Amino acid sequence: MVLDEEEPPSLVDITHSSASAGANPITSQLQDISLTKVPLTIITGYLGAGKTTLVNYILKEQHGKKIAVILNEFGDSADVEKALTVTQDGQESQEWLELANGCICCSIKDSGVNAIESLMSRRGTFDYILLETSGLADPGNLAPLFWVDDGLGSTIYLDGIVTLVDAKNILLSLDEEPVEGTTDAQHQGMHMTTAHLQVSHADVIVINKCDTVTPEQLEMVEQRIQAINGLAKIHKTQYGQVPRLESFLLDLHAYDGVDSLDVMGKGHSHLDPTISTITLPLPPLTPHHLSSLELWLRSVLWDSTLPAPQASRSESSFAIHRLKGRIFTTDGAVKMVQGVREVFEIVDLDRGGSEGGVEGKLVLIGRGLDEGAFGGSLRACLDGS
Ligand SMILES: Nc1nc2c(ncn2[C@@H]2O[C@H](COP(=O)(O)OP(=O)(O)OP(=O)(O)O)[C@@H](O)[C@H]2O)c(=O)[nH]1
Repeated sequence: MVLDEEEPPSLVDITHSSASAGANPITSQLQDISLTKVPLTIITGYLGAGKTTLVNYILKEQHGKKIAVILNEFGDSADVEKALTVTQDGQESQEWLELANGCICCSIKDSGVNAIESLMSRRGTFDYILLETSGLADPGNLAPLFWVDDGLGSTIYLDGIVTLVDAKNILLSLDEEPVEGTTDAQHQGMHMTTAHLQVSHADVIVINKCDTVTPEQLEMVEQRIQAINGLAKIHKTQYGQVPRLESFLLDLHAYDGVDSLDVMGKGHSHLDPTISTITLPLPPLTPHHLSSLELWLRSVLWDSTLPAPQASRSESSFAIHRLKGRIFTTDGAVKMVQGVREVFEIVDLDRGGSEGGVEGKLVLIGRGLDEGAFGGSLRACLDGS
């Protein structure tokens, strides 16, 4: 194993090799790098799903990237809050390891945002960050830290969330009783588990440990996963060996592009009563429609309230985890909608606009979603504007 917590890797003096560049072209290259945001991929997954195995596999592959890895307990919802305020007093340990393929692996065992700020002080020595969360992490709490433009988001951009699931145990994890005192308990009644949260927020789902199940069991796992998150790309692996890492796991641009909004597994929606994926078609929108759509999203995402005609629907009977959309305007522009929990943005898209046959739509992944009710509410909102 490359990253072994018991046996720390030997130290490499990265500072020296950067400094020795002096005032030459490499210096200006470093300055250029300092202006570029560094992509970050969150790797999450339930206890023992194979996160460390996948990270080690990525580090050993030839992909031409210098990757910094943050391994930590980061991501338990309470910890994120604490991490934003608590200063680290000597808890941080940094170990720099140079790998055969040119990766520079910095493992920071730390439970805070400070770890990432500290890492960023070494900018120029790596060009990609992998953040391996704890098995109990809720990625919906983490994503906005790197996605929004202020704070960490000014130096890092969130490239995507990869969720590992253990083919043998994922169905049990999805069906287990929520545990009191954890994130699960907040969602009691809807039978929400940490596994649901990790699957619903994923851009890519790696069904790992395929050697431990029969083809029939694997099929059931895949259908259940697709019923929850119909947008995520699914890869089935043993020991995390995902092929073509550069396009399947890294450089996904899942938060600054909406290339594919095809929802898979629509016929399986009965398989998971808690979380589902729904698609709402959007006609070309006028400027008035756009304002109405924004109001509709605020009501749905911020207040958990579906605007008329379903206004009688009780508050908080649903929750959106992930939202993606493509909007065409009547004047020919193309926009993208991205959302995680209550955070959302609508931005101009400079690609993907002119392909024939592509329609405007919103895709929502979340708890308690009813496609008919949401579609009716959205149509009524747009018709009224
Ligand atoms: N049979 C089998 N075992 C696997 C596979 N992938 C990983 N393992 C083993 O599963 C165990 C757990 O893997 P890890 O990579 O440590 O899992 P993790 O998600 O990082 O675990 P935590 O950090 O404890 O949550 C290890 O013993 C791995 O060797 C696989 O595809 N098949």
